[in-house]
Amino acid sequence: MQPTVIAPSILSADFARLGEEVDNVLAAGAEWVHFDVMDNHYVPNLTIGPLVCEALRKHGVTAPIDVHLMVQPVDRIVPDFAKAGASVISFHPEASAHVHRTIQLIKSLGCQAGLVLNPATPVDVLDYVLEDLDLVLLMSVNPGFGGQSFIPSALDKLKRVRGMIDRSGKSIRLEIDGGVKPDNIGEIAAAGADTFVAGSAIFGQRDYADVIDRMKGAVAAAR
Ligand SMILES: O=C(CO)[C@@H](O)[C@H](O)COP(=O)(O)O
Ligand SMILES: [Fe+2]
Repeated sequence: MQPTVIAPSILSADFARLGEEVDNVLAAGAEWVHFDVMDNHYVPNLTIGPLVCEALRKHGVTAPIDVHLMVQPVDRIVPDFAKAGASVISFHPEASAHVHRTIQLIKSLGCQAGLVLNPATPVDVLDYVLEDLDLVLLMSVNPGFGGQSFIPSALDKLKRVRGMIDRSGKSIRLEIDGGVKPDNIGEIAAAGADTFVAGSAIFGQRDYADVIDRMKGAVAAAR
């Protein structure tokens, strides 16, 4: 299993002070920045694009930026995010006409590639592409909004995908996104996740270091 990564979702940050918010969560111990891109087409919400990613890099953010694309079509926007400084680019298979091609496109631009499975998306979609991926992202809420409740069936899915990754023998991260909090992150880690997105649980607290410490403590205890 890969070392633990906490990736605060900036969807729940104060956008009027975005650079400062990102600096603060990184100083508080977060390893990555989770960057939710919504297009009001694939999901019923509209957020941020490559310009904001580029602005964070210009602001001085050097941590990995984990771009979660909830857009359809996918391929057209991938080069813009690679140019803007994305580190990992993940997309939903339902939003790409050619999943294998999109993975190769992301990698050809020097980024790591991730595939995102919605709560009702079967794991079989990984069968022929798992070994090409750097990351599998399991959604534990339906995509489109922060602050939703964790869907419990994600735990069984994590265990299944953990088994698939371990059998592949490859260094592939297993990320979970949606409703992750200090009080459920332990069982999520025990089910096999190594990379944890949390938006409202972190940005909803005043003391980012305290909540990130409690999350890391619960993950370490569960591992
Ligand atoms: O991709 C998404 C939602 O579509 C997420 O990254 C959320 O932003 C996570 O927010 P919380 O559930 O942790 O509040
Ligand atoms: Fe996300």
